[in-house]
Amino acid sequence: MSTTIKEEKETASLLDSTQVVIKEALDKLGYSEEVFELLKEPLRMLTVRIPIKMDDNSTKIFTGYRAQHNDAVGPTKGGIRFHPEVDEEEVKALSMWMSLKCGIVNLPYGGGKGGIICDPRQMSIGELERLSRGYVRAISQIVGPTKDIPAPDVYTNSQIMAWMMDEYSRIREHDSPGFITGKPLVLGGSHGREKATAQGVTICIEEAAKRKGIELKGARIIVQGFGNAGSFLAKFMHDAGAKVIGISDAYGAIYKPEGLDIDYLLDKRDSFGTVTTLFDHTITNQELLEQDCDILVPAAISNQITKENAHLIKAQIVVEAANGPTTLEATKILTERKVLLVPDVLASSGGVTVSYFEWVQNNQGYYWEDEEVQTKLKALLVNSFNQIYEMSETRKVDMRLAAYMVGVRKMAEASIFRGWV
Ligand SMILES: NC(=O)C1=CN([C@@H]2O[C@H](COP(=O)(O)OP(=O)(O)OC[C@H]3O[C@@H](n4cnc5c(N)ncnc54)[C@H](O)[C@@H]3O)[C@@H](O)[C@H]2O)C=CC1
Ligand SMILES: O=C(O)CCC(=O)C(=O)O
Repeated sequence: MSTTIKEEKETASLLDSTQVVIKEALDKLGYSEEVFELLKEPLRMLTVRIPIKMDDNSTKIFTGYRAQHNDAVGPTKGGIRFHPEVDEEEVKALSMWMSLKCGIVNLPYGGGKGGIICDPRQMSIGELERLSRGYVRAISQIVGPTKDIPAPDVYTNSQIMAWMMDEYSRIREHDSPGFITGKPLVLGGSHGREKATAQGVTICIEEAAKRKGIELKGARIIVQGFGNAGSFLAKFMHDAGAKVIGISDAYGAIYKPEGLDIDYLLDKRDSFGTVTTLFDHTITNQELLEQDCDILVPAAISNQITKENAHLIKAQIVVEAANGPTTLEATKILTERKVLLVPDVLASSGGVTVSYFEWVQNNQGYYWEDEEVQTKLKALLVNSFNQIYEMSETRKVDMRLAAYMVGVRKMAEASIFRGWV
């Protein structure tokens, strides 16, 4: 695919730009146009309307989605986000990225993703529970331990997974821990799932730092987002001797070149990953991204590094903990500037990897120690990083395209063997 198409796509939706890179990856690997036609959109997309009784006795109708990209390899898998800006296109793109992540780490899954348009920060616990249960009732026909297995994502957590698992188990009239992952430990959750995404990002940072000859001890790190992915990551980096000099949340950012007190911030943040509201002197999220640092980790939302600010990024390494934080045009600019960009479909695959471990443990009814989870996660991610880095070097393509080439192969082969194309 020509550079011109990429350039035209700067303002494109997440779905359009995902299709551009999938097409490019399939072309490079020699797959036919039919394979692209099959993989360019999810196989299934369900839109549901969920009536919920609110605390003031009114009824509010929420819109939710579940996308299932491709189930040639196995059941689909992916998180559910509760966010006011969720939309159909985003959920579709997110399900496609899940397929790529599962391909990259070689998990026996295709990709799925769900979302509900809502703002959980404005809802009571009771309203959130009713919404979580209502969503499961609405999508129950197309999900299940051997069909499509949800998990947490933005503004959802282990409590929400617990309500969803309970609702699904009631519908099916038997306990179904394998229906959903990211559950509390006492309900069949796995050791290590809560910190898994950040653990995966940490492994990618370690590998990228080696390639760039950067010593992690003393390296200056900026993390955008202080939720599940961002806050654990800041802690891991801090404990590894790196200097976390900036963090942010939805309301702003704090930056301190001498290094932030991460333990204090962790203690003060709320359950939605908000902490900057406690500070008088904040900067914007956009300003934070442009500060001088060695390693930058966007760990919040999509479309944060664009052609407008990619020239201003000072970091030598950008590791995408969030899904879709860098546009295609910005990817090109960073790559030309020799910034090592570790793409989302690799960097954030630690979460789904430990979710897979959780599902395996639920299926066998035998539970592993944390150490076993850590060892297995590290082995898989180091191997995936190496494969993608090597693909990028040998095929002379950027790390995102290399990751798509590695991630799409198994799904394409499985679809062909099944006779779908
Ligand atoms: N939780 C998981 O297991 C995984 C999460 N991810 C991705 O990581 C990213 C963060 O997810 P989580 O940490 O789980 O979510 P979370 O809900 O725990 O935290 C989200 C963080 O982003 C901040 N945020 C929200 N809107 C923002 C905005 N407009 N500008 C700046 N910051 C904003 C919030 O204040 C919060 O600090 C998302 O892109 C998600 O898809 C990827 C793989 C797995
Ligand atoms: O843990 C999972 O199954 C999915 C995590 C997820 O939604 C993601 O990687 O974006």
